[in-house]
Amino acid sequence: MKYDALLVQSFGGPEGPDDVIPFLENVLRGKNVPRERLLEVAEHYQHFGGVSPINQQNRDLIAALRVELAAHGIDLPIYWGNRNWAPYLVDAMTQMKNDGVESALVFVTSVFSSYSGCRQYREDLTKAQVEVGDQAPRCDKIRTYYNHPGFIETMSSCVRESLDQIPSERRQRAELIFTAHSIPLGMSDNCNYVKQLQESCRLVSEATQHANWRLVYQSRSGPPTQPWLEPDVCDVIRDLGASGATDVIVSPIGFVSDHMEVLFDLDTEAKEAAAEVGLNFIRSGTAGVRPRFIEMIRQLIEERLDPDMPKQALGPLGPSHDFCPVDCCLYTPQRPRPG
Ligand SMILES: C=CC1=C(C)c2cc3[nH]c(cc4nc(cc5[nH]c(cc1n2)c(C)c5CCC(=O)O)C(CCC(=O)O)=C4C)c(C)c3C=C
Ligand SMILES: [Fe+2]
Ligand SMILES: [Fe+2]
Repeated sequence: MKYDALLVQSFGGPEGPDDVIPFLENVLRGKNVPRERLLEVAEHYQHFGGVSPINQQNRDLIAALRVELAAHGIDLPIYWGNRNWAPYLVDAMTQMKNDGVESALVFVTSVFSSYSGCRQYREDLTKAQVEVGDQAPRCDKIRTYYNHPGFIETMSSCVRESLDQIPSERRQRAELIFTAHSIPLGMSDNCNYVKQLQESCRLVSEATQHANWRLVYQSRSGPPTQPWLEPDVCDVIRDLGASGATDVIVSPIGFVSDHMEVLFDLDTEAKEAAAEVGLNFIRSGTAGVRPRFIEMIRQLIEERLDPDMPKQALGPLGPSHDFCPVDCCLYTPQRPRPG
Protein backbone atom coordinates (compact mmCIF):
# COMPACT_ATOMS: atom_id res chain seq x y z
CA MET A 1 0.00 0.00 0.00
CA LYS A 2 1.21 3.47 -0.85
CA TYR A 3 1.08 6.07 1.92
CA ASP A 4 2.00 9.72 1.61
CA ALA A 5 1.92 10.91 5.25
CA LEU A 6 2.16 9.82 8.87
CA LEU A 7 -0.48 11.05 11.30
CA VAL A 8 0.27 10.98 15.04
CA GLN A 9 -3.09 10.66 16.78
CA SER A 10 -3.21 11.37 20.48
CA PHE A 11 -5.28 12.40 23.48
CA GLY A 12 -4.36 16.07 23.91
CA GLY A 13 -4.06 18.01 27.13
CA PRO A 14 -4.62 21.49 28.60
CA GLU A 15 -1.90 24.11 28.17
CA GLY A 16 -3.04 26.59 30.84
CA PRO A 17 -5.39 26.89 33.86
CA ASP A 18 -8.41 28.04 31.80
CA ASP A 19 -8.15 25.00 29.52
CA VAL A 20 -8.50 22.44 32.31
CA ILE A 21 -12.28 22.20 32.83
CA PRO A 22 -13.24 22.37 29.11
CA PHE A 23 -10.56 19.74 28.36
CA LEU A 24 -11.93 17.40 31.05
CA GLU A 25 -15.48 17.97 29.78
CA ASN A 26 -14.27 16.81 26.36
CA VAL A 27 -12.58 13.73 27.88
CA LEU A 28 -15.62 12.70 29.88
CA ARG A 29 -18.38 13.45 27.35
CA GLY A 30 -20.62 10.37 27.10
CA LYS A 31 -18.73 8.61 29.91
CA ASN A 32 -20.43 7.65 33.15
CA VAL A 33 -18.14 9.64 35.46
CA PRO A 34 -19.34 11.76 38.40
CA ARG A 35 -18.76 15.54 38.27
CA GLU A 36 -16.84 15.26 41.58
CA ARG A 37 -14.23 13.09 39.85
CA LEU A 38 -13.85 15.68 37.08
CA LEU A 39 -13.25 18.39 39.70
CA GLU A 40 -10.82 16.18 41.59
CA VAL A 41 -8.77 15.52 38.43
CA ALA A 42 -8.93 19.25 37.58
CA GLU A 43 -7.09 19.89 40.86
CA HIS A 44 -4.30 17.52 39.78
CA TYR A 45 -3.81 19.56 36.60
CA GLN A 46 -4.00 22.91 38.46
CA HIS A 47 -1.25 21.59 40.75
CA PHE A 48 0.99 21.71 37.65
CA GLY A 49 -0.15 25.18 36.50
CA GLY A 50 -2.96 23.72 34.37
CA VAL A 51 -0.44 22.35 31.88
CA SER A 52 -0.46 18.70 30.87
CA PRO A 53 2.93 17.40 29.73
CA ILE A 54 1.34 15.36 26.92
CA ASN A 55 1.40 17.99 24.15
CA GLN A 56 5.10 18.75 24.61
CA GLN A 57 5.80 15.01 24.75
CA ASN A 58 4.06 14.63 21.39
CA ARG A 59 6.05 17.53 19.93
CA ASP A 60 9.24 15.80 21.10
CA LEU A 61 8.05 12.46 19.70
CA ILE A 62 7.34 14.02 16.29
CA ALA A 63 10.73 15.79 16.25
CA ALA A 64 12.51 12.50 17.03
CA LEU A 65 10.46 10.65 14.40
CA ARG A 66 11.33 13.25 11.73
CA VAL A 67 15.04 12.61 12.36
CA GLU A 68 14.55 8.82 12.41
CA LEU A 69 12.52 8.71 9.18
CA ALA A 70 14.92 11.05 7.37
CA ALA A 71 17.92 8.96 8.48
CA HIS A 72 16.29 5.89 6.89
CA GLY A 73 15.21 7.55 3.66
CA ILE A 74 11.48 7.47 4.50
CA ASP A 75 9.94 10.53 2.96
CA LEU A 76 6.65 10.99 4.87
CA PRO A 77 5.49 14.34 6.25
CA ILE A 78 4.18 14.07 9.82
CA TYR A 79 0.87 15.54 10.99
CA TRP A 80 -0.55 15.60 14.53
CA GLY A 81 -4.16 15.62 15.73
CA ASN A 82 -5.76 15.09 19.16
CA ARG A 83 -9.11 13.88 20.47
CA ASN A 84 -9.62 16.22 23.41
CA TRP A 85 -7.59 19.40 22.87
CA ALA A 86 -5.83 21.47 20.24
CA PRO A 87 -4.32 20.67 17.84
CA TYR A 88 -7.53 18.81 17.02
CA LEU A 89 -7.73 15.88 14.65
CA VAL A 90 -10.16 17.58 12.28
CA ASP A 91 -7.67 20.43 11.73
CA ALA A 92 -4.86 17.98 11.00
CA MET A 93 -7.15 16.16 8.56
CA THR A 94 -8.08 19.44 6.83
CA GLN A 95 -4.39 20.33 6.52
CA MET A 96 -3.60 16.91 5.05
CA LYS A 97 -6.38 17.32 2.48
CA ASN A 98 -5.16 20.82 1.55
CA ASP A 99 -1.63 19.44 1.14
CA GLY A 100 -2.90 16.75 -1.23
CA VAL A 101 -2.39 13.79 1.12
CA GLU A 102 -4.45 10.86 -0.18
CA SER A 103 -3.61 8.17 2.36
CA ALA A 104 -1.94 8.28 5.76
CA LEU A 105 -0.60 5.76 8.22
CA VAL A 106 -1.72 6.55 11.74
CA PHE A 107 0.36 6.08 14.89
CA VAL A 108 -1.87 6.15 17.99
CA THR A 109 -0.14 6.93 21.29
CA SER A 110 -2.14 4.34 23.29
CA VAL A 111 -0.38 0.98 23.39
CA PHE A 112 -3.08 -1.43 24.58
CA SER A 113 -6.35 -2.28 22.87
CA SER A 114 -9.57 -1.03 24.47
CA TYR A 115 -12.47 1.18 23.42
CA SER A 116 -10.62 4.32 24.60
CA GLY A 117 -7.23 3.27 23.23
CA CYS A 118 -8.29 1.67 19.91
CA ARG A 119 -11.89 1.87 18.70
CA GLN A 120 -12.53 5.45 19.86
CA TYR A 121 -9.43 6.63 17.96
CA ARG A 122 -10.77 4.91 14.83
CA GLU A 123 -14.20 6.49 15.37
CA ASP A 124 -12.48 9.88 15.73
CA LEU A 125 -10.82 9.35 12.35
CA THR A 126 -14.13 8.52 10.67
CA LYS A 127 -15.86 11.56 12.22
CA ALA A 128 -13.03 13.85 11.11
CA GLN A 129 -13.13 12.39 7.58
CA VAL A 130 -16.89 13.03 7.38
CA GLU A 131 -16.40 16.59 8.62
CA VAL A 132 -13.62 17.28 6.11
CA GLY A 133 -15.71 15.78 3.30
CA ASP A 134 -14.64 14.91 -0.23
CA GLN A 135 -10.97 14.11 -0.64
CA ALA A 136 -10.39 13.55 3.06
CA PRO A 137 -7.37 11.22 3.23
CA ARG A 138 -7.78 7.50 3.82
CA CYS A 139 -6.29 6.72 7.26
CA ASP A 140 -4.94 3.30 8.30
CA LYS A 141 -4.02 2.77 11.95
CA ILE A 142 -0.69 1.07 12.67
CA ARG A 143 -1.08 -2.20 14.59
CA THR A 144 -0.71 -2.33 18.34
CA TYR A 145 2.82 -2.95 19.56
CA TYR A 146 2.47 -4.33 23.09
CA ASN A 147 4.67 -7.35 22.21
CA HIS A 148 6.97 -5.66 19.67
CA PRO A 149 10.63 -6.15 20.66
CA GLY A 150 11.12 -2.37 20.45
CA PHE A 151 8.50 -1.74 23.15
CA ILE A 152 9.58 -4.66 25.35
CA GLU A 153 13.28 -3.75 25.12
CA THR A 154 12.48 -0.12 25.93
CA MET A 155 10.41 -0.96 29.00
CA SER A 156 12.93 -3.62 30.09
CA SER A 157 15.79 -1.14 30.00
CA CYS A 158 13.72 1.25 32.18
CA VAL A 159 13.08 -1.56 34.69
CA ARG A 160 16.76 -2.56 34.66
CA GLU A 161 17.74 1.06 35.46
CA SER A 162 15.34 0.91 38.44
CA LEU A 163 16.61 -2.47 39.66
CA ASP A 164 20.16 -1.09 39.55
CA GLN A 165 19.16 1.55 42.12
CA ILE A 166 18.44 -1.14 44.72
CA PRO A 167 21.32 -2.60 46.79
CA SER A 168 22.22 -6.00 45.32
CA GLU A 169 21.37 -7.94 48.48
CA ARG A 170 17.75 -6.68 48.33
CA ARG A 171 17.31 -6.56 44.53
CA GLN A 172 15.84 -9.99 43.92
CA ARG A 173 13.14 -9.48 46.56
CA ALA A 174 12.09 -6.08 45.19
CA GLU A 175 8.41 -5.87 44.27
CA LEU A 176 8.00 -4.97 40.58
CA ILE A 177 4.57 -3.43 40.01
CA PHE A 178 3.37 -2.70 36.48
CA THR A 179 0.52 -0.19 36.29
CA ALA A 180 -2.04 0.69 33.63
CA HIS A 181 -5.11 2.93 33.40
CA SER A 182 -8.08 1.21 35.07
CA ILE A 183 -11.14 0.82 32.85
CA PRO A 184 -14.70 -0.35 33.53
CA LEU A 185 -15.11 -4.14 33.44
CA GLY A 186 -17.82 -3.58 30.82
CA MET A 187 -15.05 -2.16 28.60
CA SER A 188 -12.35 -4.72 29.43
CA ASP A 189 -14.77 -7.63 28.73
CA ASN A 190 -14.88 -6.71 25.03
CA CYS A 191 -11.20 -6.30 24.27
CA ASN A 192 -7.75 -7.77 24.82
CA TYR A 193 -6.60 -4.98 27.16
CA VAL A 194 -5.80 -7.21 30.15
CA LYS A 195 -4.46 -10.08 28.05
CA GLN A 196 -2.06 -7.76 26.19
CA LEU A 197 -0.97 -6.05 29.42
CA GLN A 198 -0.26 -9.39 31.08
CA GLU A 199 1.80 -10.46 28.08
CA SER A 200 3.85 -7.24 28.01
CA CYS A 201 4.54 -7.55 31.75
CA ARG A 202 5.50 -11.21 31.37
CA LEU A 203 7.88 -10.35 28.51
CA VAL A 204 9.53 -7.52 30.48
CA SER A 205 9.83 -9.74 33.55
CA GLU A 206 11.45 -12.43 31.40
CA ALA A 207 13.85 -9.94 29.78
CA THR A 208 14.88 -8.48 33.13
CA GLN A 209 14.91 -11.88 34.86
CA HIS A 210 12.81 -10.44 37.64
CA ALA A 211 10.09 -12.93 38.51
CA ASN A 212 8.54 -11.03 41.43
CA TRP A 213 6.01 -8.91 39.50
CA ARG A 214 2.31 -8.11 39.40
CA LEU A 215 -0.06 -6.02 37.27
CA VAL A 216 -2.17 -3.36 39.01
CA TYR A 217 -4.33 -0.44 37.91
CA GLN A 218 -4.54 3.30 38.53
CA SER A 219 -6.52 6.47 37.70
CA ARG A 220 -9.96 4.89 38.21
CA SER A 221 -12.69 7.40 37.33
CA GLY A 222 -16.01 5.55 37.61
CA PRO A 223 -18.74 5.87 40.22
CA PRO A 224 -18.34 3.48 43.19
CA THR A 225 -21.32 1.46 41.92
CA GLN A 226 -19.53 0.50 38.68
CA PRO A 227 -16.86 -2.22 38.69
CA TRP A 228 -13.48 -1.19 37.23
CA LEU A 229 -10.23 -3.15 36.88
CA GLU A 230 -8.48 -3.73 40.21
CA PRO A 231 -6.41 -3.83 42.36
CA ASP A 232 -5.49 -0.17 42.75
CA VAL A 233 -1.79 0.69 42.87
CA CYS A 234 -1.99 2.56 46.21
CA ASP A 235 -3.89 -0.28 47.94
CA VAL A 236 -1.27 -2.77 46.78
CA ILE A 237 1.60 -0.54 47.96
CA ARG A 238 0.01 -0.22 51.42
CA ASP A 239 -0.51 -4.01 51.63
CA LEU A 240 3.08 -4.66 50.56
CA GLY A 241 4.36 -2.27 53.23
CA ALA A 242 2.26 -4.03 55.86
CA SER A 243 3.59 -7.42 54.78
CA GLY A 244 7.23 -6.42 55.27
CA ALA A 245 8.39 -5.61 51.72
CA THR A 246 11.29 -3.12 51.53
CA ASP A 247 11.50 -1.93 47.90
CA VAL A 248 8.88 -1.30 45.24
CA ILE A 249 9.49 -0.47 41.59
CA VAL A 250 6.49 1.00 39.78
CA SER A 251 6.62 0.68 36.00
CA PRO A 252 3.79 2.58 34.22
CA ILE A 253 3.70 0.12 31.33
CA GLY A 254 0.22 1.28 30.27
CA PHE A 255 1.40 4.82 29.43
CA VAL A 256 3.81 5.71 26.63
CA SER A 257 5.10 8.85 28.31
CA ASP A 258 5.01 10.69 31.65
CA HIS A 259 1.38 11.85 31.48
CA MET A 260 -0.38 13.66 34.33
CA GLU A 261 -1.61 10.21 35.45
CA VAL A 262 2.06 9.30 35.99
CA LEU A 263 3.15 12.61 37.51
CA PHE A 264 0.24 12.88 39.92
CA ASP A 265 -1.23 9.41 40.50
CA LEU A 266 2.19 7.75 40.78
CA ASP A 267 4.89 10.34 41.51
CA THR A 268 2.68 12.11 44.06
CA GLU A 269 -0.03 9.77 45.42
CA ALA A 270 1.62 6.34 45.12
CA LYS A 271 4.91 7.76 46.34
CA GLU A 272 3.15 9.14 49.43
CA ALA A 273 1.45 5.79 50.05
CA ALA A 274 4.87 4.10 49.93
CA ALA A 275 6.36 6.66 52.34
CA GLU A 276 3.49 6.07 54.81
CA VAL A 277 4.39 2.37 55.04
CA GLY A 278 8.17 2.88 54.90
CA LEU A 279 8.71 1.40 51.43
CA ASN A 280 11.57 2.49 49.19
CA PHE A 281 9.68 3.72 46.08
CA ILE A 282 11.28 3.80 42.63
CA ARG A 283 9.19 4.97 39.68
CA SER A 284 10.48 3.39 36.50
CA GLY A 285 10.61 5.31 33.20
CA THR A 286 8.18 5.43 30.28
CA ALA A 287 9.02 4.99 26.59
CA GLY A 288 8.86 8.72 25.69
CA VAL A 289 11.51 9.38 23.04
CA ARG A 290 13.91 6.60 24.00
CA PRO A 291 15.77 5.63 20.79
CA ARG A 292 14.61 1.98 20.71
CA PHE A 293 10.98 3.13 20.92
CA ILE A 294 11.44 5.63 18.07
CA GLU A 295 13.19 2.90 16.06
CA MET A 296 10.17 0.63 16.69
CA ILE A 297 7.76 3.19 15.27
CA ARG A 298 9.94 3.46 12.16
CA GLN A 299 9.95 -0.35 11.86
CA LEU A 300 6.14 -0.47 12.18
CA ILE A 301 5.93 2.07 9.35
CA GLU A 302 8.39 0.13 7.21
CA GLU A 303 6.44 -3.14 7.55
CA ARG A 304 3.33 -1.38 6.21
CA LEU A 305 5.21 0.23 3.33
CA ASP A 306 6.84 -3.07 2.35
CA PRO A 307 4.68 -6.22 2.65
CA ASP A 308 7.81 -8.40 2.34
CA MET A 309 9.21 -7.01 5.58
CA PRO A 310 8.81 -9.49 8.49
CA LYS A 311 6.45 -8.36 11.26
CA GLN A 312 8.28 -8.47 14.57
CA ALA A 313 6.65 -9.78 17.75
CA LEU A 314 7.90 -11.54 20.87
CA GLY A 315 6.13 -14.42 22.63
CA PRO A 316 3.41 -16.79 21.47
CA LEU A 317 0.68 -14.28 20.59
CA GLY A 318 2.30 -13.04 17.38
CA PRO A 319 1.88 -9.68 15.64
CA SER A 320 -1.51 -7.99 16.06
CA HIS A 321 -3.87 -7.42 13.13
CA ASP A 322 -3.17 -4.50 10.77
CA PHE A 323 -6.88 -3.88 10.29
CA CYS A 324 -9.24 -4.22 13.25
CA PRO A 325 -12.16 -6.65 12.86
CA VAL A 326 -15.60 -4.97 12.85
CA ASP A 327 -16.34 -5.85 16.49
CA CYS A 328 -12.86 -4.89 17.78
CA CYS A 329 -12.96 -3.09 21.17
CA LEU A 330 -16.72 -2.43 21.19
CA TYR A 331 -18.12 -0.67 24.27
CA THR A 332 -21.54 0.58 25.28
CA PRO A 333 -21.24 2.57 28.52
CA GLN A 334 -23.80 1.76 31.22
CA ARG A 335 -26.01 4.75 31.90
CA PRO A 336 -26.67 5.60 35.55
CA ARG A 337 -30.23 4.53 36.46
CA PRO A 338 -32.54 7.43 37.34
CA GLY A 339 -33.84 7.56 40.89
C1 LIG B 1 -14.03 4.82 30.64
C2 LIG B 1 -12.72 4.82 30.67
C3 LIG B 1 -11.89 5.97 30.95
C4 LIG B 1 -12.19 7.17 31.61
C5 LIG B 1 -13.46 7.58 32.26
C6 LIG B 1 -11.00 7.98 31.55
C7 LIG B 1 -10.87 9.25 32.10
C8 LIG B 1 -9.75 10.06 31.99
N1 LIG B 1 -8.58 9.79 31.31
C9 LIG B 1 -7.73 10.84 31.40
C10 LIG B 1 -6.44 10.96 30.85
C11 LIG B 1 -5.85 10.04 29.99
N2 LIG B 1 -6.37 8.84 29.64
C12 LIG B 1 -5.52 8.22 28.76
C13 LIG B 1 -5.68 7.01 28.15
C14 LIG B 1 -6.72 6.13 28.39
N3 LIG B 1 -7.87 6.37 29.09
C15 LIG B 1 -8.63 5.23 29.14
C16 LIG B 1 -9.86 5.07 29.77
C17 LIG B 1 -10.53 6.08 30.48
N4 LIG B 1 -10.05 7.28 30.87
C18 LIG B 1 -7.91 4.23 28.41
C19 LIG B 1 -8.36 2.80 28.19
C20 LIG B 1 -6.75 4.79 27.93
C21 LIG B 1 -5.71 4.10 27.08
C22 LIG B 1 -4.51 3.77 27.85
C23 LIG B 1 -3.42 4.78 27.67
O1 LIG B 1 -3.18 5.32 26.61
O2 LIG B 1 -2.74 5.06 28.65
C24 LIG B 1 -4.38 9.07 28.55
C25 LIG B 1 -3.19 8.77 27.66
C26 LIG B 1 -3.58 8.91 26.23
C27 LIG B 1 -2.47 8.77 25.23
O3 LIG B 1 -1.28 8.62 25.54
O4 LIG B 1 -2.79 8.84 24.03
C28 LIG B 1 -4.59 10.21 29.29
C29 LIG B 1 -3.68 11.42 29.39
C30 LIG B 1 -8.37 11.84 32.18
C31 LIG B 1 -7.76 13.18 32.51
C32 LIG B 1 -9.61 11.36 32.55
C33 LIG B 1 -10.62 12.08 33.33
C34 LIG B 1 -10.93 11.86 34.56
FE1 LIG C 1 -8.09 7.99 30.46
FE1 LIG D 1 -9.23 -2.87 18.77
